[in-house]
Amino acid sequence: MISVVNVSAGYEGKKVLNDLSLSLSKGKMTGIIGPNGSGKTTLMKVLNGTHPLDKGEVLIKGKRLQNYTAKELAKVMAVLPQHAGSSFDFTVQEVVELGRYPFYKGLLKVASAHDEQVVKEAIELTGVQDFVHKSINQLSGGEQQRVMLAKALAQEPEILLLDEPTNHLDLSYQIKLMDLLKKWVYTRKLTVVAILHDLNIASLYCDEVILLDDGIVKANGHPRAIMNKELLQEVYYTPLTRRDHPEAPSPIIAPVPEMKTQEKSIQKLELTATKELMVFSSPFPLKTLSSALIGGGFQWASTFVNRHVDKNYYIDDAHNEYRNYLKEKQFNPHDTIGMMTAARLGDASVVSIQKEDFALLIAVTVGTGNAVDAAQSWIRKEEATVGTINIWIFIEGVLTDEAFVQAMMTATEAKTSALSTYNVLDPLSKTVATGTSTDSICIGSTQSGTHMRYAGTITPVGKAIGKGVFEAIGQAIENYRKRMM
Ligand SMILES: Nc1ncnc2c1ncn2[C@@H]1O[C@H](COP(=O)(O)OP(=O)(O)OP(=O)(O)O)[C@@H](O)[C@H]1O
Repeated sequence: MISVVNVSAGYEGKKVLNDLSLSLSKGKMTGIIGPNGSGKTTLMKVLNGTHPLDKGEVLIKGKRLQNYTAKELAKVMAVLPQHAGSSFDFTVQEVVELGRYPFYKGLLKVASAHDEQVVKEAIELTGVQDFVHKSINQLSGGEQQRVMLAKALAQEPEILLLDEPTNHLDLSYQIKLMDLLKKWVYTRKLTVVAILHDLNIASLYCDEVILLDDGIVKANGHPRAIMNKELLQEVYYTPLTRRDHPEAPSPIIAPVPEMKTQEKSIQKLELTATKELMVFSSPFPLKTLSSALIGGGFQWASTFVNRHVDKNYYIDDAHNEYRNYLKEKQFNPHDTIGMMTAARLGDASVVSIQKEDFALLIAVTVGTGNAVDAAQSWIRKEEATVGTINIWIFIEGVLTDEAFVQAMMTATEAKTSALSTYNVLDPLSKTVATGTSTDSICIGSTQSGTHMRYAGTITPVGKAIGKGVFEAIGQAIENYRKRMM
């Protein structure tokens, strides 16, 4: 659709684009990203023919850009500039109608019924119908942006060039705009080229991303390839981290702020316990990976709640019930990891391990009435009940994501070994239990101090977790058995 062939362009005495070649496909959304001054706007101007080339050529649908008349080009290409607004006092309706002007026929240039319909649609799609009679200069930056988009859409272009289209828009309109463009890309085979500063918008919406750096194409391709931490850090000179979006198969790039290297000791964790609640409170958030009902997955949290419930506790929406419970107890559910258990909290066991370069605090509550051998659980029909082993492991150290997962595995293996040693049986299969059907584990790390790349059973932290979990579970089982005697 668009070919840029060996283009060099710049300003008096300054070369900006340097022998740049690109090919932009029809029916795709392409994002142009890059740091300030990398040449994005200059490239955009080159693509819409408003900036002269020093060398090379731009082809639109196979025809050289300079061979298009202004009217011909307006029928193919619409441009949404960075700065909306107008030096004339046009109404919104008039501005949108201007987008249709190249299509007006006859000497008097009158709008056809189709032209009017297209203008109406563009106004509705961009949600500017409430101020059609207002002057464009009386609107906010975001409203002006939407009017200019309506004008561009009214052109019914095959190619839409956008310079930072989400710049003035609030979150809701950013998403509406990008969703609308994406829909047009798919349904009308519109070709969209957009300069985007927001890497995450580019990642979520673009089929292809072009990364410009100092007037050259540093990289181009699918966002999953371009949203690469090392590549972006090299261009933006900023520490970044990459995660996958939790709902979409797109990477999310987050800047990593300069953090105070404050000593964070797990000795600062405070334990308060009643019959109903066992709570660890931390003066700073810990990075956690857990299977807990509240705050499961990766999350930062500073409150860790193990809640005792009756063994007959059964609620359809336990997650919601628990969130409300936390709020009632003045805990912030967004800052809390919450588990529940029917086991007596009084039987809990806490093990503290201090090594030369790291420390652990492990707390467990054990209820084995609902013990299950994982290899035999298929013979069961009934719903899960709440006899549960809850394991809390707090680590003073810096864990990688894989170390978090390995710490979970190590803790699970140590739990299984403890159940075997203490001969806890699955009451149905009569084989040795490997856990219960509702067990939870939370690994919480201070993310300060010693770096721990791995936490498998043979690493220093893995050895400490294995030993600590085994001992803590054993102790909790003994506490329970002693009480029952
Ligand atoms: N009219 C101009 N005259 C002289 N130099 C210019 C002009 N416009 C831009 N430049 C220079 O050209 C270089 C590229 O500018 P351009 O606007 O294309 O970058 P950009 O990637 O769009 O930047 P930003 O992210 O800040 O919008 C910059 O160094 C800029 O100072």
